[in-house]
Amino acid sequence: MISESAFALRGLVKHFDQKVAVAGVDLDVPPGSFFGLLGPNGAGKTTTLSMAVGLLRPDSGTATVLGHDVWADPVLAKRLLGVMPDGVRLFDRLDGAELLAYTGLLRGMDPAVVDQRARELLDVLALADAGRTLVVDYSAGMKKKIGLASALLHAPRVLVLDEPFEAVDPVSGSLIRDILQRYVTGGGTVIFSSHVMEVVERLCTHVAIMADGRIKTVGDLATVTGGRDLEEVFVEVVGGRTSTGEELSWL
Ligand SMILES: Nc1ncnc2c1ncn2[C@@H]1O[C@H](COP(=O)(O)OP(=O)(O)OP(=O)(O)O)[C@@H](O)[C@H]1O
Repeated sequence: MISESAFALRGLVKHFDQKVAVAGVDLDVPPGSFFGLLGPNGAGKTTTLSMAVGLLRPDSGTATVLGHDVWADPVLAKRLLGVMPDGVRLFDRLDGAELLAYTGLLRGMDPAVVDQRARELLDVLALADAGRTLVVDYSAGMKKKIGLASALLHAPRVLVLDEPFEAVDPVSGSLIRDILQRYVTGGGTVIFSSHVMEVVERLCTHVAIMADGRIKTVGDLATVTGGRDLEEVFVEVVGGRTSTGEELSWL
């Protein structure tokens, strides 16, 4: 039997007024894959991921998580999903431990389990030292990490992370990489957007490159790169630079 996709996106379209943000995305994310979604600024990555996880209603198209439609069967689909959206909107008048406790209880988890997992996550992500500091007062990188902790708390089968490595220091970045790698080794699936080619090249089994609201190329990493640098492939696929270096002479 062919196992079903961790994520299956079919014909996703989203307009904002006249602007076509996502122009028809079909994507299959294999279970157990570490999937990188790349694309230049404004390509439609965040919009696609938001529709995929049920945060933004598509104009048309469907999204399923392990066979469950995100819009028709949201409770089950969301139980399988851990999501760290871009610019995470957290309940930020709580400290880290309170936020995780609140998140766990909202998800209907056993308080003892929440307590134990929250302590472990705060320790592993080096947030325990923040103590009673409110999340609103966290640095950008700390907010990323508490967002990741919230996404992991209920041990989801599929993790969706919007730019998880943005704003985190190298030590935290390497920590997050280790956690995600362990999660995938244990059978989880990760899909994340990123601009950091080196991280994608190091971690991902599969990549997709988006531009202008469409998937331009997709496949396992070796097939997409064909032995070249991912950055080279990326520049070629999205059309590359257009400036000549002669501009801004006044500067
Ligand atoms: N809420 C919104 N209202 C209006 N336009 C939007 C909205 N959200 C996104 N867009 C537009 O949709 C397009 C795709 O945006 P999106 O955030 O999905 O891109 P992205 O690939 O995630 O970019 P980045 O790498 O810069 O984060 C952009 O042109 C953006 O201006």
